Amino acid sequence: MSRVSQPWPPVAVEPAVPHPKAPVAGTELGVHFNECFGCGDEADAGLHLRSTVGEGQVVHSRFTVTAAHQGAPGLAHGGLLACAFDEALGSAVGNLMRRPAVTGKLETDFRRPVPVGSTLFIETRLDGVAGRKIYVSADGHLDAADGPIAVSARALFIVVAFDHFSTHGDPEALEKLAAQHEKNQREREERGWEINP
Ligand SMILES: CCCCCCCCCCCCCCCC(=O)SCCNC(=O)CCNC(=O)[C@H](O)C(C)(C)COP(=O)(O)OP(=O)(O)OC[C@H]1O[C@@H](n2cnc3c(N)ncnc32)[C@H](O)[C@@H]1OP(=O)(O)O
Repeated sequence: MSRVSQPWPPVAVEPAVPHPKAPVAGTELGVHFNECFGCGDEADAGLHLRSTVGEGQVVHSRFTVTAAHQGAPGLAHGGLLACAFDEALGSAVGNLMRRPAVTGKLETDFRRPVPVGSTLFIETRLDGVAGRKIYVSADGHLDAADGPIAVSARALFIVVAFDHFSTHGDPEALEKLAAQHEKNQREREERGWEINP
């Protein structure tokens, strides 16, 4: 029996066209928020996921499972693996489309156990756009980019206005985030990158 029972994307979509100023293939994507559980340097027990833009509409992410991520002894917790995919998929949407978006729906298929100490190589694709809805999917390969698929995921991200974050989020943390983005921007300028969003 197939694990994916519904067609994907589930609605008619237009091709997802990356923003003209989207980072080019080979670009290492920075941390989008230091306290982010998915990628932040200040989230000690976090996933510390790192991503690089690939060829086409693809982002390659990787994270190493530590003892802090266990469910059963020696094995990654499924919810944490779902978190890694939320981060990887969201990073692909945010960086390639350069539109603020939040996860509306996230589905995961767990195909193989993921042991502590292993690294998951996640390849995310943009699958299409329907109005504010952006469909993305990903496969997580165990211990190598071409390793066996341990987890697959599909998600719907919904484009929101920036005030989604100021209305519902933490204003102090948003200020820190703005400061970090300014710092990133300065560093990119110093490296001669084009930084206009
Ligand atoms: C800018 C530059 C960036 C630079 C680079 C940044 C990098 C950045 C990296 C970030 C990496 C972090 C990645 C983690 C991302 C999170 O984890 S985000 C946190 C988790 N998600 C949330 O908290 C979202 C909570 N939910 C909500 O706020 C609201 O429900 C939503 C999602 C905004 C939607 O509400 P709404 O705006 O009122 O819209 P609504 O009409 O309900 O839905 C819009 C459409 O989506 C459909 N829809 C909504 N939800 C669903 C669903 N669950 N299933 C199916 N359809 C749905 C609706 O049916 C509707 O369809 P249409 O009628 O248009 O056909």
